[in-house]
Amino acid sequence: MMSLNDYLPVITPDLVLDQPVLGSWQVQAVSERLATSLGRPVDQLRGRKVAAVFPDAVPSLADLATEVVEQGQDLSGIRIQLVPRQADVLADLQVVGLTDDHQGRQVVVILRPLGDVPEAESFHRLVGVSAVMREVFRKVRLYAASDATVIITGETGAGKELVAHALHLESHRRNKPFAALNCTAISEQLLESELFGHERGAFTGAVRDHRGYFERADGGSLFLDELGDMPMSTQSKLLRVLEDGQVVRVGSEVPRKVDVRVIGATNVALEKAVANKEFRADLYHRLAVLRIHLPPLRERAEDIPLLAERFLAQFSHQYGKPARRLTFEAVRLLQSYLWPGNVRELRNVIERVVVESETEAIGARAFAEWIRERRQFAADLPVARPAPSSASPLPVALPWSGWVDTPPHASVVPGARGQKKELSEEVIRRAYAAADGNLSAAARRLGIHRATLYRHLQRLGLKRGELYLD
Ligand SMILES: Nc1ncnc2c1ncn2[C@@H]1O[C@H](COP(=O)(O)OP(=O)(O)OP(=O)(O)O)[C@@H](O)[C@H]1O
Repeated sequence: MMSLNDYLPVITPDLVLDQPVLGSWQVQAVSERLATSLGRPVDQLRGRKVAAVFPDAVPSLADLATEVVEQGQDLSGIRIQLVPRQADVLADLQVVGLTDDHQGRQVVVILRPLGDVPEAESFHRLVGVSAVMREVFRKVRLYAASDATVIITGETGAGKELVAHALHLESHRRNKPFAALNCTAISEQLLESELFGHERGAFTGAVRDHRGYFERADGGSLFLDELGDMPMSTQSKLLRVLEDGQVVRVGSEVPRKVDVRVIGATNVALEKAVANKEFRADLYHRLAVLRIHLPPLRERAEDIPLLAERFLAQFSHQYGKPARRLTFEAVRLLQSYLWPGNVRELRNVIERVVVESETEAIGARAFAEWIRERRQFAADLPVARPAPSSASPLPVALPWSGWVDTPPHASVVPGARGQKKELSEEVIRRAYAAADGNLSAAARRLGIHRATLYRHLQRLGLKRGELYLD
């Protein structure tokens, strides 16, 4: 049997603030957690004016609540000091709607510690807090100790080159060169001369001796991108270099010793290429000693807020603009999009909105346009699920899910009050998979209570054991 607690919201907001018509903001509800940290019983705080409870808050909580209501836009990640001499915290404020008498306004506040930056936030230049990215970081550390070749798989723009670079920086080769060569879109002859070098006169146009990437990366690491596109004959030569540790420049017969760790990347399944006889099986076995798979961005929505923050800061700085921030809804929209171009696409869209932005807060609308354009551009691209500002709130992982889960009111976005979510089977399956089969965690990801998730399962005729995606 379920206990009463099972029916309570997944997490209570720290504060619910009320503003009666023409009145000042008051504390309608406060979490135990906040009351304890203030050293005051909940009863002493409830019903009191915000300005009296937090007289020294900087910026003023009442001002922030007014701003949220007047702008009609949520605020997220506002750095605030609630009590003098206490550490700053980050506040997310959301408009809930009208007070019970339908006259005043209500806002919820969720607080999270500033130091709540998960350990694995940044690894060299890689940002990621999701379990899958932590696993990538773990493998990079593990594999960095060896000299064996590594294959990094993942869709375009997922960050394969950054991972390769991180591998290099973690290894004993870090003070030696890191060279990167894309094996696509250059002719076989050029590719071979880039890889192995050539001697003067080796072919028309070879007017001087040329050191290839293997020689240039000597002592360091060589990253070969789009390995699957390498012509078969070049593959044979690459295999020989890997086996002998020697390169022979095109047009020469003199072998030169090289000490290079090769890191390959592919966005096509090499196994398939081997089966189709487009990739040499012996090279495949030689290369794929160690493998790191980078999942697409849509499978790690928890990383999106951090990545977005990183790119916002970077481009605001680059374009000499004051710091920009995303509204809560914008972040949710970004988390709902399927990102066919992965992190690269996210980076590009953030650059564009920073350039176009005239206000400090960037809202969901700025991104909606991008997503619409992409759909027009390629009809078969994955499309965004409906934006949170539209009728149905987004059933996707919420930002900052590492610490604060969705508040019970998160589904109550302006204009959507009282509307019920009808989660699709796919969304539920995704959440279940992302939560590693833990139903409570899946419910939290979806921003609903576990009991509600059970209801959805019943509605869809799904059993727990059938939830994993094929
Ligand atoms: N986890 C991450 N943290 C920060 N930036 C990232 C991350 N992943 C990717 N990027 C950025 O996204 C862009 C694309 O990354 P990268 O070039 O490494 O992808 P890729 O998988 O090698 O792409 P391709 O297959 O098209 O060569 C780069 O600007 C990179 O800095």
